[in-house]
Amino acid sequence: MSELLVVDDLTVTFLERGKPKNRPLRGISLTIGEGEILGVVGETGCGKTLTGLAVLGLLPQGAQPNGRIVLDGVEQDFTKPSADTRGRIVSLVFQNPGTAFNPVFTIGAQMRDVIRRHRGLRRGEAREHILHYLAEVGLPDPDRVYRSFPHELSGGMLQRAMIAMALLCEPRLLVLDEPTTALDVTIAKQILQLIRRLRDQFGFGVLFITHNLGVVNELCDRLAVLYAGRVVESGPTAEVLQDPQHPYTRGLLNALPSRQTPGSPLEAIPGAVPGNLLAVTACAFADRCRYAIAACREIDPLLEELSAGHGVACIRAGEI
Ligand SMILES: Nc1ncnc2c1ncn2[C@@H]1O[C@H](COP(=O)(O)OP(=O)(O)OP(=O)(O)O)[C@@H](O)[C@H]1O
Repeated sequence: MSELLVVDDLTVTFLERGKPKNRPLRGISLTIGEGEILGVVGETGCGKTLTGLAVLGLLPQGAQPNGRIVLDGVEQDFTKPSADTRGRIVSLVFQNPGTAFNPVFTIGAQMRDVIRRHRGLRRGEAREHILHYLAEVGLPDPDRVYRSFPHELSGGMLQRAMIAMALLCEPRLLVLDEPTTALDVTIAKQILQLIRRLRDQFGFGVLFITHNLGVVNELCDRLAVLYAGRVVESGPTAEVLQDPQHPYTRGLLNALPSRQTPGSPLEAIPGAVPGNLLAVTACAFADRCRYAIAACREIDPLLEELSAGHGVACIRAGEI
């Protein structure tokens, strides 16, 4: 499988008056192959969204990236993020479809804007193209959706329209940031099935951002577990979930309600993520880790392959 996306040792530092204030990404490395769905999972603030934004060249002001991002063989220039790359190679779907669309324009007008900007199609051609994709995402009456304002559609329909908008320029990679979090369970399941069907049909790769391991299990070919701005474990989904090697991955899995004994208190990972990651020089998980030894407070472990395609950033991996 050839690599569609390579993120290599990506750091993001926020500056204040020219001085580093925080470093929420501390050397993220991951890859996505053609047609592959990679789940990026971790608790709030671990850097999932920033990773997605960096891939899209959409980091917020004050963010200073370092490292390499290679999209479809092309090294991205952090100093000149290309709007053409977004949309043509990579496209984004947000968490909350209700706020992602502009409430004062019809769905059709907003989608036309995207397609005309990137493809230069005329109005009639653009309309045909849009109706085609609205049908592809399973919307029963594409013509009505095209003429609707966002408030006239349900959350599930809006998320389908959002996915159709992301597909308009036929991207090679989709970045989906918690696309089912705002939806009820049944609709969320339908959206996951839709993503898988479209991936099978069009062959794009997917960077799927979520905090939900159940969703990862259902959808993703591989997963990358983030903790404090670094990938601490990555590999094939079934392998990592059945035989997690990083203590943090084990903690996340043990905290799942489905793994708890009914009536007993929920198991949680003790402690909290370090607030400012600039000062981290050892394992960022050591203070919360039941397996930590003295060396864990001195060494900042990098992701190393434990078996083919299964990487772990823990000096005790393989022995615990
Ligand atoms: N504009 C910003 N300015 C300063 N720091 C920021 C900014 N955006 C993000 N951060 C920092 O980066 C960290 C990671 O943010 P990110 O949004 O990637 O987390 P996340 O894993 O996606 O969390 P969530 O699941 O809550 O969306 C945050 O905890 C915050 O400290």
